[in-house]
Amino acid sequence: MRVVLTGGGTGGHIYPALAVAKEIARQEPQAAFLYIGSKKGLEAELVPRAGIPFQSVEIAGLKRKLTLDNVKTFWKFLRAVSDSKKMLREYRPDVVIGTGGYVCGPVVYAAAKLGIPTVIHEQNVVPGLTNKFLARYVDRVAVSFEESLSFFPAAKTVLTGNPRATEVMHGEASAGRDFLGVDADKRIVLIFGGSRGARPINEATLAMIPRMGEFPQSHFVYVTGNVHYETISAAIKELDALPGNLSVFPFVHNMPDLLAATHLLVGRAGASSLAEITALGVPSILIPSPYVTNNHQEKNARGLEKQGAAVVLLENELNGERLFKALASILKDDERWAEMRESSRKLGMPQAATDIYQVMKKVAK
Ligand SMILES: CC(=O)N[C@H]1[C@@H](OP(=O)(O)OP(=O)(O)OC[C@H]2O[C@@H](n3ccc(=O)[nH]c3=O)[C@H](O)[C@@H]2O)O[C@H](CO)[C@@H](O)[C@@H]1O
Repeated sequence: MRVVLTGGGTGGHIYPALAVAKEIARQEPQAAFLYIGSKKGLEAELVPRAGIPFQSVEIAGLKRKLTLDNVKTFWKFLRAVSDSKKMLREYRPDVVIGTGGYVCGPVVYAAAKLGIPTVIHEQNVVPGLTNKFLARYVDRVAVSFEESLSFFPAAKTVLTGNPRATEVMHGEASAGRDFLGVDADKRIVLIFGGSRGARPINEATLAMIPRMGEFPQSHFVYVTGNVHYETISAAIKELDALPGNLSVFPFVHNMPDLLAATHLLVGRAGASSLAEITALGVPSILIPSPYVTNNHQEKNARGLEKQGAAVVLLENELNGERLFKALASILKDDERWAEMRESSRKLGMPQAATDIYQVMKKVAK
């Protein structure tokens, strides 16, 4: 199968596409891939790193209000459609899969217009603008939550889950620990604010660092996000005493291994992250980003909270003290942790990538 993948902007849209590619490669070692993304998105770095050929189209996001910028965006869209058509004619894929983010728009639209079979994947409960627009042109829509089915035409929509869930099941806890240099008797607490880091989570974590020593059985892995790393490292250096149970990184590229070794996650409530932790049954403290469309991260987070898999802290109530208390309520209560683990695992859909591969195979030429 020759496959074009597209999706981008943030990790939450890129990693699912890469997870689909990995699953296809496992099932069909001769499969070939091309990823079409934007030069400005995180995909320009992550895709070549994953060893997949990358080409780019230029695209800008639509503003929700009618502005002059939107007229420019429209022209850019048409140009991106025409550029995408050229790339697609040259590559001749059997199927195109889009996993959300603006860049999917022109690529998947162009494919549909050329008569190439198309599939889109939606990670969130409430679909993004791009996937809503594309739904009428594509052959199949794969969704991650039952609640999303109603947003798309019933005849072409299937519930699969998020392919990152499958990907993390291939992670190896021992590799994650070796990478960190942390012994098996330590409980890993992973802190990260989505694929780009989040300032409020960083501030609360920073305020909490002096108290990490109160959890001697735990090792904290704090991923700041690339753009925040310098400021945070400088602030950490200013602290009077550094706890011995802390590692700090700007970004990690081996999340499946790290997550497999993780005891508790502190993070945003991006849909891909949640699919990963529920597949593995990792309990979490979630601080949903309030800056996303329709406040969808809070909806994602409340879903886990309702089932007892997560504790939700809203950003406006977050500080070092509250974060510490939430951590203590789980790290110092093994029974509660075990219950959360079970509840989390019940929500997981670890077969997602395999299901999406089947959907793609069915529609492929
Ligand atoms: C601000 C914004 O628009 N966020 C959206 C974006 O989030 P964002 O890109 O932050 O998304 P997610 O939390 O869903 O996914 C992050 C992905 O990056 C990976 N990762 C993260 C940090 C790191 O150092 N290394 C690494 O590999 C995670 O394992 C995960 O696979 O897409 C999600 C869809 O999936 C949406 O639900 C989010 O609302």
